[in-house]
Amino acid sequence: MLLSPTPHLGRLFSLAASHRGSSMCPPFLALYRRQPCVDKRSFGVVVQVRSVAIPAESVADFEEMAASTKRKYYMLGGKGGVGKTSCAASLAVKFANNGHPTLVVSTDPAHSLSDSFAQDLTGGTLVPVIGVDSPLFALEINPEKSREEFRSASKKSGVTGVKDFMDSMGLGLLAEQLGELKLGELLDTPPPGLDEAIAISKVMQFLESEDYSIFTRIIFDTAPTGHTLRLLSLPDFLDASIGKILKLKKKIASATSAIKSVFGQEEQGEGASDKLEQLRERMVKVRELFRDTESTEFVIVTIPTVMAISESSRLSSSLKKESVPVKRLIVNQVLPPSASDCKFCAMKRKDQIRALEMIYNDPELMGLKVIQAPLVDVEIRGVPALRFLGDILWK
Ligand SMILES: Nc1ncnc2c1ncn2[C@@H]1O[C@H](COP(=O)(O)OP(=O)(O)OP(=O)(O)O)[C@@H](O)[C@H]1O
Repeated sequence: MLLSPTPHLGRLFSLAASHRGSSMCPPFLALYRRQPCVDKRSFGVVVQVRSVAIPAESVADFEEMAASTKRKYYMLGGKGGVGKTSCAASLAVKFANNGHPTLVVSTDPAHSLSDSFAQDLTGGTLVPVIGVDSPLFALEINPEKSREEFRSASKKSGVTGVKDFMDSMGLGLLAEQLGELKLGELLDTPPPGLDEAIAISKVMQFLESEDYSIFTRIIFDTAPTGHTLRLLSLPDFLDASIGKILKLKKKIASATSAIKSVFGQEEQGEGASDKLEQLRERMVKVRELFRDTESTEFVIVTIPTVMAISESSRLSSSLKKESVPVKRLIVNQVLPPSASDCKFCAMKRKDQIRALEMIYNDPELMGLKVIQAPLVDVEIRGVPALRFLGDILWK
């Protein structure tokens, strides 16, 4: 069942109607009709770019993105405030309206899924989104709350408290594995990267748990660049760290067994090491998932400013180094075409053209499929507005 247009969307439509025919900074709806989805081929219609465009490798259109029933993961990331959540939510709505049970997950500590859908999706559990054709659920991973709970749980009852808490977050197996190692003291202080570890444990759940098996599309609304890069490199880091711990454990084990043999005590089994090996294998699985071109795609979202595009270039380069598949670059909030700009808009447009030119001259970005989304005159909120944005972005 689809929601009827909200009063908010009604305002968008009436604004569009009232501005039609005006030559000054026309509102977005009219412009969408005149200049719908803008990709590299039609890019020159909006802004004149001097450089020669290098053709992007063939990138799946939405029909292909929706074609397979095999599960697919999409991660949307970029600089803070560029529109990651709006783009991620619009993709989730589009998949759900095309028959895919979809899950949209926010790993950004400053969640805005609830704001974007204009529904309360808080609580850190799966919450259904109302107003779409197929099941669409949202999950806001709440690292701040988790960290607090982590601290108080560990203070209250040591390892057991931590274990209970981790169980409740679906991190039971991890807790068990760590518990075996008697790392309770370490767990008292939330380690750096806990937010990312929580997000990764969720990815493991998606891979392994029956509860999530219905979802054929999983969209990640990721945190700003630095956080996301840590998230993507964490499985590698953990893999390496676990390797080191295992080596250290073996050394300690041989030292302890020497002491124990002196005092005539029995030698302990290798249970903990086995579990660590298991954890390592699971990390490898997550790492492989992030790099699997068949099932995963990272979409960079940016805006036409020099700062945002420079950051996107660095992000693209880091993703390539991590071998994470990236094919598309969404340039959001591009000034729509106008017959006659006001002074402010003319300046802004010039600035945006300069920034947009950078994309086609940037070795890290020039091979990506560029999708432009216009700057609209009101906030994009609620399912109908997201559906509207989705129809522009995902074609
Ligand atoms: N094309 C657009 N035109 C107008 N407003 C937009 C557009 N895209 C996004 N916005 C607005 O910009 C604001 C920020 O968008 P959004 O929350 O999607 O960005 P974000 O990158 O996820 O931000 P954060 O990094 O803070 O999570 C929101 O108010 C959203 O409605």
